[in-house]
Amino acid sequence: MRLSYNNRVSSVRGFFRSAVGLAIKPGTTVEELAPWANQIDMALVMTVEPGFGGQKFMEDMMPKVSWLRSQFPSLDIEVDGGVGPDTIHKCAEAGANMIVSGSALIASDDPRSVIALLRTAVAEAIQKRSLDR
Ligand SMILES: O=C(CO)[C@H](O)[C@H](O)COP(=O)(O)O
Repeated sequence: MRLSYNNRVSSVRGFFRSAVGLAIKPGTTVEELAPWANQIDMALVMTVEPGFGGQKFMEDMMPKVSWLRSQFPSLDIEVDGGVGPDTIHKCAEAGANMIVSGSALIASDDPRSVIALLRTAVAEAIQKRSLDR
C-alpha cells in the first residue's frame, strides 16, 4: 500500500491489524520517511530499483540506513536488493537488522550456509552496536 500524507499510520495499522512498514525507493530521500519513523514498525530501504531480483546492490543507499539507525535505535530497518555474502557486512554495519535476499540464495549450492552467514553478520553487528553504546 502506498502511504500518502493523507493517510495516517495508525489508520493503516488499525485497518490491517498488523505492524506497519514504510519503504523508500533509491530516489526517495530518508528525510521524506523521517516524519513517519516514530509511528512505524519497520523502514525498508531499497538498495535496488523495485521490480525484480538480480540487480546490483547500491552501496550509496547505506547512508540512509546509518542515519535511520542513529536517529531511531530501536526501529526495524530492512534492506532489499542485491544483498548477499558480498554486501551483507555493509548493510549490517550501517544498521540494518532485517534483510531480503533472493539471487544470492538461489545461486548458491548451499543456501542454508548463506542464510547462516547473513544472519551471523547481522547479529554480530547488532552485538557490536550494543557494546559500543
Ligand atoms: O524484488 C526485489 C526488488 O523489487 C528484490 O530485490 C528481490 O526480491 C531480492 O532479490 P535480489 O536479492 O536478487 O536483489
